Amino acid sequence: MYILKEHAKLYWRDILFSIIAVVIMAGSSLWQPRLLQSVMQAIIADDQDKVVTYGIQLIILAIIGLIAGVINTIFAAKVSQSIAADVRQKEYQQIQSFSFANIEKFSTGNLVVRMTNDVNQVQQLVMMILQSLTRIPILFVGAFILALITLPRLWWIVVLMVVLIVLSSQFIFKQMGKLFFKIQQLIDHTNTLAKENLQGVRVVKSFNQEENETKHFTENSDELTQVNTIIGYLFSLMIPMFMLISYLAIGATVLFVGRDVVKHPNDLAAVTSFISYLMQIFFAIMIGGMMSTFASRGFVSLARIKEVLDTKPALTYRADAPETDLSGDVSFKNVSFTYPGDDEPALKNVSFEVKSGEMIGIVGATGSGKTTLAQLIPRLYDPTIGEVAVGGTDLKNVNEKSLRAAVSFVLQRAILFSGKIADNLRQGKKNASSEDMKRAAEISQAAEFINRYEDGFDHLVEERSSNLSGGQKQRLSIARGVVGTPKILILDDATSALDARSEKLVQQALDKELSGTTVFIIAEKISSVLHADRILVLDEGELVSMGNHATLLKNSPIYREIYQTQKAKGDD
Ligand SMILES: Nc1ncnc2c1ncn2[C@@H]1O[C@H](COP(=O)(O)OP(=O)(O)OP(=O)(O)O)[C@@H](O)[C@H]1O
Repeated sequence: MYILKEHAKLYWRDILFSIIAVVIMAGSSLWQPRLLQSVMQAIIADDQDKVVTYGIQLIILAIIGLIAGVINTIFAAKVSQSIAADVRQKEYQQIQSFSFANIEKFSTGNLVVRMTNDVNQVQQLVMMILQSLTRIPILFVGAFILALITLPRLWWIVVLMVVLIVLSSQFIFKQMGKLFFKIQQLIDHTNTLAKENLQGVRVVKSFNQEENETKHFTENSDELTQVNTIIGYLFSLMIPMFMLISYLAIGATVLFVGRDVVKHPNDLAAVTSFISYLMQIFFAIMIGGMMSTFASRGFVSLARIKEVLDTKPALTYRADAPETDLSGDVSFKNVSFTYPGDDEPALKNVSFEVKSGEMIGIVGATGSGKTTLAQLIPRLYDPTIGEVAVGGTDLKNVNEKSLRAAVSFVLQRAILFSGKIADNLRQGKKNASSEDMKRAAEISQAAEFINRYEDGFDHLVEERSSNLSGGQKQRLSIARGVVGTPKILILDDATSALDARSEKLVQQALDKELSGTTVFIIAEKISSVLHADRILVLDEGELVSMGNHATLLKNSPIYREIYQTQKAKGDD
């Protein structure tokens, strides 16, 4: 709730207008039956002048109520949209500050739902609070008091009706509240399923998994339908039940007024007004109950958003760390790392030092910890034990901007953004000139296909880079990595989709053009790192050997084994 309070402060004027309008609207609804009673009395007394006067007052009151209603809706919509936009932005900003560990904890699909569906729920909640939740208590209390004033001797009908409706609605709304919570969970799951399926559509199709995926999705969707249907049943049960209670109350009123009409002739004019108040009480309880059920859905969303906003980034940078020009030296001192939630460490007591400008290969079997080691250099995670330093500074004391400027990480999976090729490259260097981009494209061997486009670097990368081949994506991804001439470049299996010739050309160009840059090349194939100054050999998270190709062939049985196996398979 504090999120709402915090944002509501900014819009207090609009909120005030909306509340004043709501009070006027409720007041007008409450006064109408009183006027109606006066009209009835005038009709019974055959006083035409009064009938006209009260009739006109009735119309004016209705118009005032209508105008107040419109004003309330305008301000409530303005406040709810503004608060939703603020919350969305704040959430987005917070997610940007998240580390990998934070994002993995929530999952991307879940974060998307929290930023879209949950924010919409909060928007509706604010709208509801400013419209119904303020009006309903005024209507209920007002109609209750006025009903008692109108026909005091029938107080017991009012009380009995309220008790019956409150008891039955409490039961139904409690059931609904639980179901709404379940719906939220199911929507989350449905979104994650749809997202995974659409993102992996090629895998789904190539492995003929459409049927399985559809079955899985349908099961979830069916459950969602089932829960929605139960809510529908509850609604369909609730409305007639409430109607029955209110009609019984009306019936009892007519019966008791009719029976004593001779004793209390004035009650004849009051009966319409009394019934109107009964109906207002009835609607206030019913709409109030329904709204609070919907509101509970909004509060669930609010809690989910709060969870995101309250999550401390797993990794923070020191605000007082000065911005410096970091060199390409890298050192690992007794580094061990365990992924959050894992029992086994992915890296065990790894130590090594690399000097600026060295080219370092990292090899090892699948799952041996190569990517994990590389991820510690740009500080995507902090080591669990030990210290990683770049340019001689422990990463825990480094300035974030300086680190980002020094290290460039080209990921195993090339991810590009929709927009121009140039926009993608400028993510590597904000103000990259066309010369910078040309040079980067030459190094990454992307120039050969970019030059074929009439619009060159202005050529559009479509959504999910669907108009580029795997190799083209990797080349652009490498170009983005080298465009800013980083001090440290990490290529995580980044040339796997390139043919042997292109891979060799990329490495030669890196050697020549980025001779001052420390380059880490993670590779499955030893042939990709043969020419590296040194090669780190990882085995089950341990750094088992380090040296150049010739030394390792001589001294490292694991390296020799990998090399010979690959040679036998003809990987070279
Ligand atoms: N995000 C993660 N959460 C939990 N465990 C992880 C995560 N990423 C990797 N691991 C585990 O850490 C270990 C090392 O993984 P890593 O990706 O570093 O290996 P790798 O040598 O790069 O493998 P590959 O050559 O297949 O890319 C593996 O056991 C893997 O299952």
